[in-house]
Amino acid sequence: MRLKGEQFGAEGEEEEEQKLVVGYALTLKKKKSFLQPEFERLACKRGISFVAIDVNRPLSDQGPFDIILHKLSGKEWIDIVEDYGQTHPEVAVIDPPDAIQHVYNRHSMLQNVVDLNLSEFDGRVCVPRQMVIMKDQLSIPDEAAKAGLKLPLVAKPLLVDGSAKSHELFLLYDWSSLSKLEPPFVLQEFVNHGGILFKIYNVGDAIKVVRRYSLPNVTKCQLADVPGIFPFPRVSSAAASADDADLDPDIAELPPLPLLERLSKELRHRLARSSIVQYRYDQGAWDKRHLLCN
Ligand SMILES: Nc1ncnc2c1ncn2[C@@H]1O[C@H](COP(=O)(O)OP(=O)(O)OP(=O)(O)O)[C@@H](O)[C@H]1O
Ligand SMILES: O=P(O)(O)O[C@H]1[C@H](O)[C@H](O)[C@H](OP(=O)(O)O)[C@@H](OP(=O)(O)O)[C@@H]1O
Repeated sequence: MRLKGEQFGAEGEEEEEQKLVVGYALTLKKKKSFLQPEFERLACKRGISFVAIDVNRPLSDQGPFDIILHKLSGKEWIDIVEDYGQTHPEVAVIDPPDAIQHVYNRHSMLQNVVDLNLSEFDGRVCVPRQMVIMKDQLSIPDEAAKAGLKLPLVAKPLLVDGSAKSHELFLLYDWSSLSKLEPPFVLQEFVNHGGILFKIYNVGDAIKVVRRYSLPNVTKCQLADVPGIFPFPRVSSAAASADDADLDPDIAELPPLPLLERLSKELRHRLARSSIVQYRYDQGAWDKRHLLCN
């Protein structure tokens, strides 16, 4: 598709003819973190323009678009995007609503990894043991013990809707702290992993791996001495980059690329969308190459 009219971008830079128009529907916070001016300039040089979608007007009256890029929730918006996708099959919707339902829930989002069989690879890819707490049950410690969960535990909001609240995670050192949490949430075994996490971004065949600082290991005596519950939101965000850190090679060794390529391909196939998966080496595991996705 070609857009008529002026080419725009940095002064005097060669601009490719407009090739793609991306209509975006993002929260203000997401627009600020995603559509950085430098990124928009680079896209423009590549012939890609970003146009804000007015969610208060019919989507079909706007555009024309080649791509719809959105990260809004709510049934009304999802219905609008689904209808638009059906009436405009030539427009790519990122991501298709039915492909992102899995990742709105911290239990279902890992199910695709649990079902994977990558045993032919050197090492294994697993997920931490976890259980979903839907209401304030006094029997949680017994239920958790049956599920093989031991303290310390990580408590995470069950639903992931992009809100700050959905990133409010807690580290639990004792069972009595459970009463301070508001169901529904996921209780996940805390896995020592040397305080370094690998974040793998995958779009199509492209894979990018970054290292991030993470929670430090919890020792047995800490577990005995430290009571209570500790919040730790966004501990491994972009600001916690460990890419240039001088790290113990054992901890910083990147997961084998063939494994990441196969995992990303499998997840892309199952989720029908791009993926961000976080791994870390499980230092308590039988084998250093035991990767955990969380
Ligand atoms: N089971 C676990 N064992 C040890 N550390 C964990 C576990 N689960 C999460 N963490 C730590 O908590 C951090 C955040 O976990 P998670 O990615 O589940 O939450 P999040 O809010 O979605 O994070 P983000 O938005 O950065 O992806 C991880 O980067 C890791 O440092
Ligand atoms: O480590 P990054 O910056 O990639 O972490 C992302 C995170 O993976 C999610 O994409 C967050 O989006 P939401 O789930 O919608 O909150 C990003 O949050 P944002 O507020 O920065 O858009 C994290 O940056």
